[in-house]
Amino acid sequence: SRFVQSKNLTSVHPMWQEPLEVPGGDRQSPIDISVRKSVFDPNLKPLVTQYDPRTCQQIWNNGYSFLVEYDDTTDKSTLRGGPLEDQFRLCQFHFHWGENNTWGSEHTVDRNLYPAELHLVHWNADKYALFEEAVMEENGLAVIGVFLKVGKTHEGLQKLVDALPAVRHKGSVVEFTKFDPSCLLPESINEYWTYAGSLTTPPLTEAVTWIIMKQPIEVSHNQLAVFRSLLFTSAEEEVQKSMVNNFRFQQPLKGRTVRSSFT
Ligand SMILES: CCCSc1c(F)c(F)c(S(=O)(=O)NC)c(F)c1F
Ligand SMILES: [Zn+2]
Repeated sequence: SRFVQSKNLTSVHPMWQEPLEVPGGDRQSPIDISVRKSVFDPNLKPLVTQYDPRTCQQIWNNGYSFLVEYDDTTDKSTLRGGPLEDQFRLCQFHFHWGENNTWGSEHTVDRNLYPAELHLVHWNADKYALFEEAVMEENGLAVIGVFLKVGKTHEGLQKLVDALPAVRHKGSVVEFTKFDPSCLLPESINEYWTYAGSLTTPPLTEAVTWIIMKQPIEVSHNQLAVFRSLLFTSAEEEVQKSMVNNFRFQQPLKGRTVRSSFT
């Protein structure tokens, strides 16, 4: 797929020639979260994450982002509570980021952009046997989104940053173990927005219950610079393209309500 690297946000193109409208696309992601239009829901429960660092397996550059992949064949790393009726298993986490610190996140809050956004992808293991099944179902996935802002070095992230040069090219994989992703969550995980949405990369299926953390985490400028040293292209391709602006354009809300767990 063709990438178009451009110099300003208005013409920044997503990294694939995405369909303008997804068939039946009335719950597409990402969106802008309007704080004043979100509705406080007192029935939202506390989020419960139980992540076992021993389930962390590898990092893979899939040509869109780098995925830190977990063993999801048992219920060792799970998410439940919040807006969720079922128990979900962590299968991977990845990030979306920009070519500079001005933009890069997929969701925005009152149109405010962050330089990057973390996605922890979980699938509904109470209802489905495999991720591949769940990704096609409307209650199949739960993704925790965490905004990144530039500030002090994130000590927990540094172990991941140090491994990234080993997966510089599309298609590369490196072993990566004993990483506890809860170090990437903000202190207050019970202040979040939640809405019904979709994947933001193909197959763009409307399978995601989004849980977006209100509090960002801080990472250093240098840590983000290492994200930008990755490549969209494989080692064989003659023209190397830096992996930046791997976010999707914002999508119409189409009457959806964004709920908040806090007032
Ligand atoms: C068949 C997908 C492979 S796993 C995956 C992914 F790689 C990804 F990038 C996103 S995203 O849409 O970009 N962010 C939530 C997902 F939702 C995913 F489930
Ligand atoms: Zn994502």
